[in-house]
Amino acid sequence: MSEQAKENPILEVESVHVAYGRVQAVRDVSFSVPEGGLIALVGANGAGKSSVLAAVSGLVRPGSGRIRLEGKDITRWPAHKRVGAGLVLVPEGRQILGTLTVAENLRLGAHRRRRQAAPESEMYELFPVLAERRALPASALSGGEQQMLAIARAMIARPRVVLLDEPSMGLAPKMVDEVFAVIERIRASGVTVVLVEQNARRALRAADTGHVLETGAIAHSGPAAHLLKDPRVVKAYLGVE
Ligand SMILES: Nc1ncnc2c1ncn2[C@@H]1O[C@H](COP(=O)(O)OP(=O)(O)OP(=O)(O)O)[C@@H](O)[C@H]1O
Repeated sequence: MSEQAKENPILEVESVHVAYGRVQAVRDVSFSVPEGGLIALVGANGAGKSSVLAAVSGLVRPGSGRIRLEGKDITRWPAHKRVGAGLVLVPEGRQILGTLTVAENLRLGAHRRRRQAAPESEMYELFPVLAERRALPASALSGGEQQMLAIARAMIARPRVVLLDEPSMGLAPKMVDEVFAVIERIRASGVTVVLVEQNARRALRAADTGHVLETGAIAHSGPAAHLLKDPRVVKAYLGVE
């Protein structure tokens, strides 16, 4: 990573708090992501990982704190404006439209950022499994294929930053490998990635930097390679292989 990238983070999250009524889901979370970086947010169920992504993507309004994209304060921007600026979420549970075909789902993704959108054919090169199935209803795809479609639907918008919420959830080990291979390719193409995962070991292996969330707050942060060896992190989140 260049020195310049370190000095100019593409995304900054500063002292963000998120509450749902009385439930304080995110407490004073701060981190920054260098352009082209891949950071992992890991932690137990309910630790607040999805809520951080919801705040960053504009699906929930933080109670306090700031979110900046390329130095611009986007804390009060609506979600669609963030998509327009190149900040795209792939939500947990995929949320593809089952009755629409694979191609139609992709077109929906392109529509969200029409001027910058990639041609569909580019997505079929990146995700060959979708090319073969382009005319099928999305509901006919396997779980792993649906996850690929959800990622492709985000990528067709040519995002600058992609937020991935639990992309490997519920997938067979072979599909988990494929999803992580796709994440590596996205990263190699220069797109910045924020990866939320239950599969902490796998996510930290893919990431440069990791943040471990515990009951809404960051408990450990650092280079992913260090976290993978940190006895506190190993004991609580990684276990024996
Ligand atoms: N819409 C909501 N309304 C009320 N409470 C919520 C809502 N969404 C999340 N929470 C609560 O906020 C806390 C953090 O949840 P969040 O989904 O962000 O955690 P997570 O780390 O992503 O967990 P998971 O992996 O289970 O999604 C939890 O206590 C959860 O029950």
